[in-house]
Amino acid sequence: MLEVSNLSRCYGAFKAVDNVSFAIGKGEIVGLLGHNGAGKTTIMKMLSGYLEPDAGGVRMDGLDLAVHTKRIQRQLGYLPENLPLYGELSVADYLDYAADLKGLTGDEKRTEIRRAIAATQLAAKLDSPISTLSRGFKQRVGVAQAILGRPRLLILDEPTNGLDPSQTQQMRELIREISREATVILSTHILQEVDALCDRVLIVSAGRLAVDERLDALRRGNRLLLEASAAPGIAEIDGVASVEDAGKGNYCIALETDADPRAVGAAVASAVVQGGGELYRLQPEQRDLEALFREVNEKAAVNGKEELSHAA
Ligand SMILES: Nc1ncnc2c1ncn2[C@@H]1O[C@H](COP(=O)(O)OP(=O)(O)OP(=O)(O)O)[C@@H](O)[C@H]1O
Repeated sequence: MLEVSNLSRCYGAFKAVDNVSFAIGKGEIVGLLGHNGAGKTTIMKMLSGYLEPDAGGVRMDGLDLAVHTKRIQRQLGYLPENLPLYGELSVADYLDYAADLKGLTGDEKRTEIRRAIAATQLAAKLDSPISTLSRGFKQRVGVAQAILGRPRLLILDEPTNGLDPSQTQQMRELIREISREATVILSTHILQEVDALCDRVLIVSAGRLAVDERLDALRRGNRLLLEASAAPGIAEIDGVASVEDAGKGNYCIALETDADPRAVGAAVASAVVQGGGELYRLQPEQRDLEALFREVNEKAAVNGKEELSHAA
C-alpha cells in the first residue's frame, strides 16, 4: 500500500534523513521509534507530503506522492507533532474548518464530523473554545481532524505526548479502533507504546533505518546463537537468512521471517554433527524491544565515535 524508497532530507548541510526505504501493507500498525532528533518527524512530514524529500520518493497504491500530492493527501490523515489548533475556535467550528480543508462537503461532511466526534468522544466539548481544553482533549481534537474523511493511511506523530496514564490508555484504544479501517504509522520514543499497539517496528537512528522488524517475530526470537567447532553449510539451511561469524566458534544465525526456530535449530544441530563438528551450545536469542533498541543505540554510538575519529 505504501512504498517508501531511498528517502533523504537535509536541513542545510545536516542530513536528518538518510536513504530510508520500507513498505507497509494494508491494515498494519507500524511504530516509528527513535531517540529525540533521530529523524522521525522529518520522515512523517515527507510521508504526508508536507515536506519534499531531497532524494527518493513515496508511493501510495503505486501513485507517486510528488505527482499526485492532493489526491493522496485526501486519503491520509495526519496528526503533526505540534498541531496548530486555533484556540479561539470551538471544537465544532474547528472540525468544520478542518473538514472544509479536506474538501468534504454536504452530507458527507456532516456525517464525517459526527463520526470523528463519536470516535474521539468529544461530544461534551463541542462548544468549548479549544484554548480551554486539557492537553488530552486537545490531542483528541487533533486525532478527530486526522480521521475526518476516513483516511486509509493515518500518520500520528507522538499521539500520546503529554497525556496522563488514563488519557494514554484511551488514546491507545482509539488508535486500535481506527486501525480496523486504516493503516496506521505512529511515531514515538516510548518503547511500551510500540509494544502495546504495533504489529511492526521501524527504528530510526541518526536519520537511518536501523531496524524493520515484526514484533511477533521479535518476541518469538528470530535468531539462533550457535557455539560449535565449525558451522559447515549452515547458511544453506532452509529458513536461515544469514550467518554471522562472531569469532571463537560463536555464530549468530538470523532466521527468515516465517521460519520455525525449532525446525531450523534441529537442522543446524544435525548439520554441525554430520559435518564432524562438535556442538557446544545452540539456543534461540531472547530479545525484546528494549534489547533491540539498546543494540541500535550502542551501534550508533560506536559509529558516531568512528565518524568523529575519521573526521579528526
Ligand atoms: N527545520 C529544521 N531546521 C534545521 N534542523 C532541523 C529542522 N527540523 C529538524 N531538524 C533537525 O533534524 C533532526 C531530526 O529531527 P526530527 O524532528 O525529524 O527528529 P525526531 O526523531 O522527530 O525527534 P523528536 O523525538 O525530538 O521529535 C534533528 O537533529 C533536528 O534538530
